[in-house]
Amino acid sequence: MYIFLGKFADVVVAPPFLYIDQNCWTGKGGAFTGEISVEQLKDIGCKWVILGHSERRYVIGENDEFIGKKAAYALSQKVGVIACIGELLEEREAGKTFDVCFQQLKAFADDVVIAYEPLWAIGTGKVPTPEQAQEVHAAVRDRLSKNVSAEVASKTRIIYGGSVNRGNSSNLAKKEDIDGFLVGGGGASLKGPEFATIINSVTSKKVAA
Ligand SMILES: O=C(CO)COP(=O)(O)O
Repeated sequence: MYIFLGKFADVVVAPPFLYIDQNCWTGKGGAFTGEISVEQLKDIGCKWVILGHSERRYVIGENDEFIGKKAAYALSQKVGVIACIGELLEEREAGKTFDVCFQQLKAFADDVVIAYEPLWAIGTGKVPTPEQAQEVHAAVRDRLSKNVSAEVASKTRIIYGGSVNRGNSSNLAKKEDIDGFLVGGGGASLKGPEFATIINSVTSKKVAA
């Protein structure tokens, strides 16, 4: 199960495939055995889809073009898109974090929620410092401002994902450009009190703002 928390404490539950998929096909339904169309997601009341997750990119082999088609179609059908971007450890170490994230960002339109998920932090217990995460979030927002508009940049929710837990969510949430979290099903999203603490770290930020 994955759960995303938005700036205004929208809570989106994205359970595994059998219960509601977090993925969708690139266009209107058709003969694509094993895939789930946006129409089918809507049919069961699904309002969001997670696209571009690193597991889809690196395990299944989806590329930016394919992910971009999915995102465009989902948005055209009024299904919200949580668009994942993030670098590999070796890309970070080579100083390519921004390049990778900006490249992945190109696949998405301007009305998505962006989830920055460095691959080295997903399910590993390793978390960027709040400053490291903020640096990428701020760069992504700046990129949106330059390439789309200042208005879009300020209204886009940029959430962080990768080993978020009750111990680190509050310091991450305090950073200006971290608007919420994508919390994995390996741990924190399945533990009620821990999950509530993570939600509260986002809502307290809003109250304090
Ligand atoms: O994106 C995520 C899972 O796919 C984040 O997972 P974790 O919170 O378990 O690191």
